Amino acid sequence: MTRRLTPGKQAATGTAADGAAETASVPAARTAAPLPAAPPELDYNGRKHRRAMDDATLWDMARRIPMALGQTARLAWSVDRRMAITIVVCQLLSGIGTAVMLSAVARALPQLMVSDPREGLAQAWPALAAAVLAMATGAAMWILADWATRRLNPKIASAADLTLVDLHMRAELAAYDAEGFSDRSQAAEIGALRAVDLADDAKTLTNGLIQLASAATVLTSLHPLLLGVLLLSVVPRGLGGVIAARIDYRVHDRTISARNVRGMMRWWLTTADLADELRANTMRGYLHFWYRTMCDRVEGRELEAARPYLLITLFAASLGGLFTLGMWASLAGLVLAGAMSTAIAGTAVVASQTAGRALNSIIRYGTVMFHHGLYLSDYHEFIDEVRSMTTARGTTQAKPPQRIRLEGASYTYPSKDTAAVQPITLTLNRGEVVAFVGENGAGKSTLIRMLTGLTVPTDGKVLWDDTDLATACAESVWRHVGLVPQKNGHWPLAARENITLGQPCEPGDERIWDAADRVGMTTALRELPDQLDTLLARSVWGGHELSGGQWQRLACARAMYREPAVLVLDEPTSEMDARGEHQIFRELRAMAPDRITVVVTHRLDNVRMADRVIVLDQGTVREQGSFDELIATERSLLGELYALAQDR
Ligand SMILES: Nc1ncnc2c1ncn2[C@@H]1O[C@H](COP(=O)(O)OP(=O)(O)OP(=O)(O)O)[C@@H](O)[C@H]1O
Repeated sequence: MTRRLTPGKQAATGTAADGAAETASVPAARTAAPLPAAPPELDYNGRKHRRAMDDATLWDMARRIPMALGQTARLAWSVDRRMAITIVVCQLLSGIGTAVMLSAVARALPQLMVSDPREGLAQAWPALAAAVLAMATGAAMWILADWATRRLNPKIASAADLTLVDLHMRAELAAYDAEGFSDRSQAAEIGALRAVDLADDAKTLTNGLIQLASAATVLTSLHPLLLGVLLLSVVPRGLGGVIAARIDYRVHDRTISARNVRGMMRWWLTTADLADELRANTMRGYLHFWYRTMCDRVEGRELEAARPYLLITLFAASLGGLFTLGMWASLAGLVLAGAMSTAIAGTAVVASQTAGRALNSIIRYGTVMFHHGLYLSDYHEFIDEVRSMTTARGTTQAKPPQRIRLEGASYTYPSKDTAAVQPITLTLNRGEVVAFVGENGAGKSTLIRMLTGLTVPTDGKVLWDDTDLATACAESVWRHVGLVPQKNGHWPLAARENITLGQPCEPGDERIWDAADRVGMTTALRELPDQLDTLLARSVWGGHELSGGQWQRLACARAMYREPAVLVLDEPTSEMDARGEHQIFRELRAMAPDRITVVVTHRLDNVRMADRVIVLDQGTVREQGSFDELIATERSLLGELYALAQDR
């Protein structure tokens, strides 16, 4: 099981760590003071191919290089065919350039080795000119391929990133609840980040392969034995590179959960949103300790891998060096035995130098591509997984409903055994304001998600008139919804966009000011430096910040601006002052005739304005009726909760 941190532990240990951090300027985790318990180990177990990785042979792993090259080629082809073709053509021409150059050198050397250098030069100059021309062509092709790669790389990176972000936004909400989702998402993100260098590394690797093939062809034509010896020097270094990459990936694999949770925590520790709470409640000490522990954990695992990494690289390099020595010895032996002329041996030296350089880049970039291949497979697996979980439910276009009906609808979260909402049968009618009431965890938000088609019931049906939401096009359903969720977005956009977000552009600002007026934000927005154009993002230069209640008013304005057929507000006024709250509920009543309005609130006085109150208890409808009826009913849950609210 993936273990999660328990907030209780943090709170309990906060004081000790605070002391440690406050009394010394050195980081808490490195003092001798008693330290709180370390955060639990997190295990990245959401991976499907982890076992496959562990069982993979070196051959399986080496196969990933062509796979990664194939994936890169497909990506490149999909973003810019012209540049992809340019790179391939340049690579081939550069390889041909090398072969021509080596053959020309092979032709020129025996001619140069005559006793009269003038005569030698006179004979060899056409071959030498061909060699120079071939080298220049190869270099020009390399530069052209480089230019094409620079154009391709950012496009590949953006395409990979866009795909990932878009799929997240289109995934069924249940996908987020799947075990290990955020770990897999993080691994895929690393894959997408690697896409920045993909084409460049693939180009260098293929160039190395083409150069090696050219050199090997020339070497074989000189003497077949030379090719065998050359290949022997390739194998150990290649294998060493693959094993070293595997070690690296294992470290990545073992630290991914710690890095993931550390990344999340980093946001919490550095965001201005939580800066007050963190300081005033003296949380810094423990949180510093926690963060330091996670850093140490990641660092420790990376350091553990350093020794085997060094050993394997040293071993492979020594073996490769020995074989290269063997090649020089074979050349010397062939010349001494009279089986090869000194001129041919000289050409072999030039060819082997070219092959050696090509080999180095193959090993270096083969390892890099192998690495990319591992991360890319994380990326592609995640993409496939989320693609199968996007909200593609059906093609029926939902219309603004006169009636929403739940027929035995229930919902069980993927990670839970018991249903958050038990089978419920219920009808909501247009023109009605319905309030959902109940204690924490009673299932109100879960029910709202089903009513609005955000989730499909795990059992039973939700019908908008005669349309079953399970088979309706989700976007067509949401077009008629206006939702103010418990946690709403403080979008780092202009004030105007914070109201119109999700709606098509319209000329003029009248409706925007109208929505602002409904929630009592006109004055506040008019006082902003650029009114509706003011950027609402404190962290950005020139940005402006709103108060908590003002953000909530803006979220209500956003939902009202949509003039939806189904208006749903989950604790819409929890941060508002009495005036704001009064205004919102008055507006809801005024807007009610044209829509189905659902309000969730713990402030029971607000419930009076509803036509019907539905009281939920442990996922079931415990009672429903008007506020006055339910309050008057003996031993009603609403009556009990209301009495508690009054008892101060
Ligand atoms: N994403 C989730 N994964 C698993 N369980 C969840 C998830 N969201 C909610 N639950 C569980 O479902 C139950 C109902 O939660 P829900 O959020 O619907 O309650 P609620 O009535 O809206 O509570 P509150 O008044 O606190 O907002 C709770 O037991 C909660 O722990």
